[in-house]
Amino acid sequence: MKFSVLGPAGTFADAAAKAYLKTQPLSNIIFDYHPTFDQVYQAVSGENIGLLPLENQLDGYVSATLQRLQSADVTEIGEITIPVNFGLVANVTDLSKIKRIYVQFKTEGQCQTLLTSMRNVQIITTSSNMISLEKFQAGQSGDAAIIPQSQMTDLSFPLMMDNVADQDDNSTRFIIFQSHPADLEKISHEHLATDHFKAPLFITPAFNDRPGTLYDILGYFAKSELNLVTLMSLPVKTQLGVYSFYLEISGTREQQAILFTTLKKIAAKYRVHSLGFYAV
Ligand SMILES: O=C(O)C(=O)C[C@]1(C(=O)O)C=C[C@@H](O)C=C1
Repeated sequence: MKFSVLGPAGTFADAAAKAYLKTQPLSNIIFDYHPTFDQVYQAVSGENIGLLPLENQLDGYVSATLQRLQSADVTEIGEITIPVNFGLVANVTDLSKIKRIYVQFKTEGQCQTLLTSMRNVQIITTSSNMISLEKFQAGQSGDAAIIPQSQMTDLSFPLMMDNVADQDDNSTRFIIFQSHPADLEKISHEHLATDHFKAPLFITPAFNDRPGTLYDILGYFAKSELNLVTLMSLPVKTQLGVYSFYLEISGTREQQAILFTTLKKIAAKYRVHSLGFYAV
């Protein structure tokens, strides 16, 4: 089975995929690395699996992933959260001599204290932390990069700073998915042998400028005593000011049936785009 992740090897996505495999009995895994998350998404087909970042403790939701999930025919099969920290490498001896720094797009929001303390530095955004390292290694004098802290031990450069994230306590949650749609009717007949599940989904009201629309949607979960753990709104893009809601519902083994009864009731009134349900 192919496991598509952000590469090259050594990214947090790679570490997350390996951490996920420790929790799951999947065998014959072949890692399939891609330079962007978009290419990771495109690479997953059939029974193969892929991994995308969903949320970071310091920088919040990964908008590109949510936008992708909004219209994607995918089924999430699990999630994994790993600790995340960064190191700085530079080929000059002093921070003030850095002219250009390579930083992955989501990393930038997690290392604001360092980045805003640097004056007259050009920030070059990359798609992967290991690509930041590669670009730095192929670069010129005055270059620097922010890279996964785990890579620091094997490297030697004139300037190296450990733990440069805005706080040491930091983590990123990733989702693991397959490329077939999560059909609500079909998955409602499945039963997960787990004490706790999570169900991610999008709900899109036909008109959301009516008073009480969100209150109405949330009421279904409140009445069923299903725990809402995430609520985000995303533009539907066809019209300014129209949004769909991304929700994650969690529940216990006994609540699996009530989840589907509730979602079917909601689907009679609103557009429900299920992304599956999985054990947590
Ligand atoms: O570039 C990497 O190492 C990644 O795995 C990507 C990614 C992300 O996009 O969220 C993963 C974890 C960190 O939050 C920073 C970057």
